[in-house]
Amino acid sequence: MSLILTLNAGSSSLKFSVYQDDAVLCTGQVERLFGEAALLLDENGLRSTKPLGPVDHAGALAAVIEALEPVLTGRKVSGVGHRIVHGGPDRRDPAELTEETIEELRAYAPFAPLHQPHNLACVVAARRLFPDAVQIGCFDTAFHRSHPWVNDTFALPRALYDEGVRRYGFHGLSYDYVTAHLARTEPELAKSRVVICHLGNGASLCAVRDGQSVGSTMGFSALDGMPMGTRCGQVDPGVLLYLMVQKGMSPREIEDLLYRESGLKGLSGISGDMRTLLESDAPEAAEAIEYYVFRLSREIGAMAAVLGGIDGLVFTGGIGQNAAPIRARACTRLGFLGIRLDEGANLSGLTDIGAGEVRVLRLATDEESVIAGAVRARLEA
Ligand SMILES: Nc1ncnc2c1ncn2[C@@H]1O[C@H](COP(=O)(O)OP(=O)(O)O)[C@@H](O)[C@H]1O
Ligand SMILES: CC(=O)OP(=O)(O)O
Ligand SMILES: [Mg+2]
Repeated sequence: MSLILTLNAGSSSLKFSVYQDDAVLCTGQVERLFGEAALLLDENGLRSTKPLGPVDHAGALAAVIEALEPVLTGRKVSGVGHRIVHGGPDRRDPAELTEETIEELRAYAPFAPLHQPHNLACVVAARRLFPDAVQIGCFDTAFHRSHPWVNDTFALPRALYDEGVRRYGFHGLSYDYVTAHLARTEPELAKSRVVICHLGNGASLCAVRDGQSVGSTMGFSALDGMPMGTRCGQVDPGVLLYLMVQKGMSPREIEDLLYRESGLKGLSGISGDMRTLLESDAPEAAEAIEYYVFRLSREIGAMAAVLGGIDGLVFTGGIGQNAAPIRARACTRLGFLGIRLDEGANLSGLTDIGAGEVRVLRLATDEESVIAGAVRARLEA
């Protein structure tokens, strides 16, 4: 009996699944990395939670491998699929992760420091643990390679574009899943103008027409666009000059500030975790949430403009799927676009939560199924 394992290292989580053919044998994640991390495991419908303390990605990977031991022992793992956040300017398809490819992908680590090193650490560990399995990388950036040039470039001298300073866009595996899901379940909507909001610890929005990405809020790095758990989102580049020149901050200090100390964490001074902020009575938590929903409605408007209108709005990712008040507050400003929520449906956690002209959907993303599909295709080729 041969199996496929998927590993998806996000900025606050390590998600995994084990498949036998098309069936999920077990799935789960280590969530709240660096904080009160816990291993959540779902095996044959039986759910368990194991507190781990403040582990990092390496600690999470060790815990996942240990938890999977009883599932994998005595069975052959034929393929391991990995989420790789940055694939560079040309990758449109999944790729086999050879020694050479891994080295090439390391060059993108500076543009996704919260992800790429951890994605590649998973690859190195999996190659060691499952030396006979094929290792396949699936790239967050691949879905966006259909961007038109205007969404791909910045207004900088052209030579920088030519050397790769572009808006790559991320969360592509999630957008891939959502668009394929819509094509199956809502074929008319799938052909029209849809804005997908992937709101996890990282967050981005994607403008999709007929299943293709035509715009996204994330950019050259996984910093641009929406404010995130600990990342700033869009800022005036003049702020970076100020930090460097006036305040004498080093590149490393600025990287730390923008990636690890900003966003919801920086604004609230409490946490980058949306659940914690929604539970907090502190005015700073409320202000951080106010900024988040303000920027969310602004970015939905921007993506609707990219599409020349909007027929569907999809919320997904840990926050998009689970935080009803965030969805509700972002939508209150968007009545002018025909977006209105059915408050009861939104609160009850239904899928179809719109009450206006624009369809509004709440979906659980499934990046793992996209990764497993790519591994299966490679094994059957
Ligand atoms: N029930 C919930 N209500 C509000 N926010 C939630 C809920 N469940 C998860 N979240 C938030 O989702 C975010 C994590 O999203 P996720 O997509 O799992 O992260 P990652 O970007 O690491 O993949 C965290 O901010 C977390 O607080
Ligand atoms: C690209 C990105 O920010 O991913 P995640 O939301 O999983 O951290
Ligand atoms: Mg994620």
